[in-house]
Amino acid sequence: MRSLVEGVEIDGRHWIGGARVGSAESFKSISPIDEQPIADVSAGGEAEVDAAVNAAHKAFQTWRRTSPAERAAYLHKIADLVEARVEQLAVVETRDNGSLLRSHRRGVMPRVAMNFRFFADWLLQLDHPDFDVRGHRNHISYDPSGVAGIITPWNAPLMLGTWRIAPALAAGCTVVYKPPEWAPLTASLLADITAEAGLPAGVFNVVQGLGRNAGAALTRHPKIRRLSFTGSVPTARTIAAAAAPNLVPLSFELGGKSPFIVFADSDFDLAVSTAIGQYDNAGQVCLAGSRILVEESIRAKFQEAFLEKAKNIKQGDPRDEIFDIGPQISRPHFERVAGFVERAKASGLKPLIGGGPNTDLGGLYFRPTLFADPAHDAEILREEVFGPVLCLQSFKDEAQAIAMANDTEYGLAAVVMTGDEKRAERVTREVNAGLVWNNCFFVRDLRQAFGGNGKSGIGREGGTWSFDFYCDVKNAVFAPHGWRK
Ligand SMILES: NC(=O)C1=CN([C@@H]2O[C@H](COP(=O)(O)OP(=O)(O)OC[C@H]3O[C@@H](n4cnc5c(N)ncnc54)[C@H](O)[C@@H]3O)[C@@H](O)[C@H]2O)C=CC1
Ligand SMILES: O=C(O)/C=C/C=C(\O)C(=O)O
Repeated sequence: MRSLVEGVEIDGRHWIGGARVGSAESFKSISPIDEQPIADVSAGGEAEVDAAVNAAHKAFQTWRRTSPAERAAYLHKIADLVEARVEQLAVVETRDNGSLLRSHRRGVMPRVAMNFRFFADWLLQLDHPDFDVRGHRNHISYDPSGVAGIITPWNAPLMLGTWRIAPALAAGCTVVYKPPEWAPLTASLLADITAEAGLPAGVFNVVQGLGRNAGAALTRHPKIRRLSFTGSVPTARTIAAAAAPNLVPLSFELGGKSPFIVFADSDFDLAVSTAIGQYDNAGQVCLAGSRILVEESIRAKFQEAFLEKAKNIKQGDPRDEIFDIGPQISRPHFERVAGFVERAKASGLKPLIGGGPNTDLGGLYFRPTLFADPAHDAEILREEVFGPVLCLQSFKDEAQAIAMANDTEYGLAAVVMTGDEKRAERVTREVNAGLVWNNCFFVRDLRQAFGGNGKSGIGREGGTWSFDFYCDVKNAVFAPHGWRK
């Protein structure tokens, strides 16, 4: 089952116990660029997941005893190989998920390498100094917990996958990874890379397939000790229920409907251009500030400037570096986005810009869309669209801005644009979000705590938070030599 994608050979079979393994069933990966099938991929289920978890479980017995320095060396080797193959990974990812090639080349694939490097280095300085407890030595260790099941989505497939895989491996867990079925190909290349890096068989496994088959089997497997999921809220609920009988700790990074708050005292041009950035990746970004809240006194001016800039967003083939945004990931997702927009229009809302497919381009290209002043309970204002669709509202003062920002069941991110540092601090304190960016967006570092509140997730990742999740933290007390009660 080999396919050539943009000149790169892809083996679409699973990667289990250090070998390629096929399945009776397969599926096609369809490129969002032209809706053409580009590769055949094995569709695993219960049996393949069981084989992968057993391989991972066996490998765990050795991997858990591998020294942190050795584990770190493997991760650095993987990072080296990712860096050497940035171009290959970038072209395959763009063909497979339709995100911009220029972003994959310059930002996303280097970040994939960074995911491995960062957690390798963090592992080596992970330390809780011993302390004295009434003459006894207290020692805290980060013990690897076992096999981690990792399931991630398609909007940044390799970056989001490795953001979970790298810390799990660093922590001494072995991994069974279920990539997204709408963009499964770079996971296969990652398996090749781990093999080339000499990672022992069974430490990293990939089971390709549909969420309801391979994904579901992974979440209920009794030998899984950690489940890490990035994706939508409905799937998270299903996974939590499947994991419950085994009492498996969960880490969830889910959706958002984040506020983008613009105060009249902000740097106006910066506010407008940062707001336009919320259409990046054709709106398929969990962190997107999709509710733009603007102070009444500058609303008209902001709206005019925003629309002017939005008109100039260049949409087209993501392989061409001149374009700013590409297509939606798949036909079902495109229809889902269109459904939100059609229902909003049917309710009486008129889009200020966009409002439908890009008919010049056809296919899966959906125009950047802005709705103004939806009703408080409007679906378009409350539900995550995960497409290039933003809502614009205004507020009269800081208290109302905060109330509107927090009027959501999500709590992933918030953007605050203001020229007043004290206000930035006040609003940051009050806003219900795991990540707050003041006068900026997506300023990212892997030492940060990353995750959401409410329906946006469970837990935090980054730095030691990742190790807290993947490890069984052990506290040990050592009595002094010859101690008698
Ligand atoms: N907070 C964060 O860091 C991020 C969150 N997301 C969220 O992801 C969502 C978009 O991704 P989608 O792929 O549409 O989400 P999804 O929930 O449909 O799928 C995500 C993954 O779950 C798998 N899956 C589906 N059903 C399953 C089941 N019953 N059991 C186990 N696995 C199953 C899929 O195969 C896929 O690999 C959005 O809600 C977005 O906000 C996306 C990126 C980052
Ligand atoms: O930086 C991260 O770890 C995650 C970022 C998530 C996105 O960029 C996304 O969902 O698009």
